[in-house]
Formats: sequence, C-alpha cells, structure tokens
Amino acid sequence: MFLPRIVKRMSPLLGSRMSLNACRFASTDLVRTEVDDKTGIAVVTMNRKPVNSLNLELLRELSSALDAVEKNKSRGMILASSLDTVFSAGLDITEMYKPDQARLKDFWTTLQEVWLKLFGSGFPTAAAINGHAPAGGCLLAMSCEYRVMRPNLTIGLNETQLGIVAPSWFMSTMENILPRREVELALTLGKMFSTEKAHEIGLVDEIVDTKEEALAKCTEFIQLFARVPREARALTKQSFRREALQKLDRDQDLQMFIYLVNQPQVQKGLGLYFESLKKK
Ligand SMILES: CC/C=C/C/C=C\C/C=C\CC/C=C/CC(=O)SCCNC(=O)CCNC(=O)[C@H](O)C(C)(C)COP(=O)(O)OP(=O)(O)OC[C@H]1O[C@@H](n2cnc3c(N)ncnc32)[C@H](O)[C@@H]1OP(=O)(O)O
Repeated sequence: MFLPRIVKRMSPLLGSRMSLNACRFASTDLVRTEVDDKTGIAVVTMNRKPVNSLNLELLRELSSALDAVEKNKSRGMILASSLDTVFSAGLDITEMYKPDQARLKDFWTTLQEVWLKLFGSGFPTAAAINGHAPAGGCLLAMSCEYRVMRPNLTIGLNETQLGIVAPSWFMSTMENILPRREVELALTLGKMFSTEKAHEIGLVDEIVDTKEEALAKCTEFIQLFARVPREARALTKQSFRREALQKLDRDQDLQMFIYLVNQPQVQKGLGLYFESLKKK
C-alpha cells in the first residue's frame, strides 16, 4: 500500500544539486519520490533489491507514485533506480512461474496500469538509466520521453531469448522511438543493446558517466518545456501516443497473458531461465 511520508525540509543528506533545494519526500520502502521545490521536478526512484524486478508490490507503488506526480502538478518526472548497476531487471519471474492465479491477474493489470499512466502521462518524463534495463526495465525507460544512460550497460527487449513473446504494447512503445524495421529485428532477436549501440541507434539520447550527471541531463530535458503551456504540451504528447494507448485492449491482453503464461512449455521455459539466473 502507498503510504506517503511527506516532509518539507532542507536535506544535507542528499548528494548533488538536489541538496541545495528544499525537497518534498513521498516515500515507501520500494519507491522513493522526491520533488525538488526549486525545479518542481519529481524524481521517482525504484528501490527493490537486488535488481528492481517488477513484482506486484513494486508495480503498485510505481502506479501510486505516478498518481502523486500527476496530482502534485509536478513540472515533470525522472525515473531512476537506487541500485548501482541495475535500473530494473524487468518483470519478476517469480510472479509468472507457478503463479497464484488471482495474484497473476492483479500483477498484469497493475503492469498495464503503470504503462498507461507513464506512457500516457501529460507531464514530461525522462529516465536516468543508471543500470541494466532488460525487458520490462526497458519498457519503463522507453515509456519516458528522454533517456540518459551510463556506459557499459545493456538495454533491450530480450523476451524471445527467454522463449516468451513481448506483448504488442511493448513493441509499440519501442516503435515510438525507433523505425519499425529496427524494432522488428530487435524483438525477433531478443536483442540486448550496449549503452553505446543504443545511443547510436537512438534508443538512448545521451550517455553520461554518473547517476548525478544523468539526473542533471534529465532535469535539463524537462526544463526545455518550462515556457511551453502545460496543457498544450500534454495534449500534443498524448496525440502522438494515442494510437498506441488505444490499441491496448486491457481485457483481451489480460486473457492472452494468463493463457500463455499457464502453458506448460512456457512454465518449463520460465523455470529453466529462473534456475539459470540463480546458478550464475
Ligand atoms: C511460444 C509462446 C510464447 C509465450 C508467451 C508467454 C508469455 C507472454 C506473456 C507475457 C510476456 C511477459 C513479458 C515479460 C517481460 C519481462 O520483463 S520478463 C523478465 C526478463 N528479465 C530478464 O531477463 C533479466 C534477468 N536478469 C538479468 O539479466 C540480471 O539479473 C541483471 C543484468 C538484471 C543483473 O545482473 P546481476 O547484477 O549480475 O544480478 P544477478 O543476475 O546475480 O541477479 C541477482 C538476483 O536477482 C534475481 N533476478 C534477476 N532478475 C530477475 C527477475 N527478472 N525476476 C526475478 N528474479 C530475478 C537472480 O535470480 C538473483 O537471485 P539470487 O540472488 O540468486 O537469489
């Protein structure tokens, strides 16, 4: 459950530029939201060790954080990770392997919700990709309008490598950034791009050395819109994204997901993949 703890104070504990400004914090264990009072930009930080895998609870808290950013009328939102080397490992395999059926339904519905809110948000969004971003992690980053990444990491939709299929709205999200042919190739290969390659093809906008620099670049991007009327900007962004958003038939997508995940060969594949991750 989202229980925001909101305080207003000067924070000598925070590093970088955030420390200079009074900040409001709305935090839970899994997601920390800090709004810089000077810029009005919210930094939403995922904090689920060891790899920010997206389980039901993390997704619920992300969903609530997005509601809070919208409600607070923040100038924009930066999505980041508290972990040193991982942005998000994507969907938590344990939610899909030998699942409790009621929870599985909740899990997928909440993922849809997070995507609809993030991809369809009116406020400006940017991802500070300070660690690897496979599959669902890549989806979150791609749902933002701008991506800044540290070097020597990986990002991509690797689902086919796991023997599963990325839903069509994952594909549309990548198609919002890259040419269709490039997307088809990336998805059929289950390609994980290095930071450098992702930058070369335009999946990532900038490469920086540190998380602090990534946050600063994301802030600069969001501040580009400071003088653009908020509503006009929001409607323009949403017009560009409407087709992809409307294509998602939530009920049908849920039924398809439940059916596919419960197939014995998919369960076997997920089990083997999970074991291989553990043995690593
Ligand atoms: C033919 C028909 C087809 C089928 C259709 C079927 C279904 C279709 C429907 C839906 C599609 C579903 C879409 C899914 C999208 C996804 O997001 S799936 C998840 C994909 N994610 C990954 O492949 C990433 C896997 N992880 C990694 O590559 C690495 O962990 C990572 C690079 C992120 C970090 O590396 P490192 O720092 O070295 O950490 P470790 O690898 O050592 O991992 C630490 C512990 O974390 C556990 N873990 C890692 N990833 C996950 C995860 N995604 N879920 C759960 N747990 C994870 C790992 O096992 C380690 O645990 P341990 O410490 O050993 O207990």
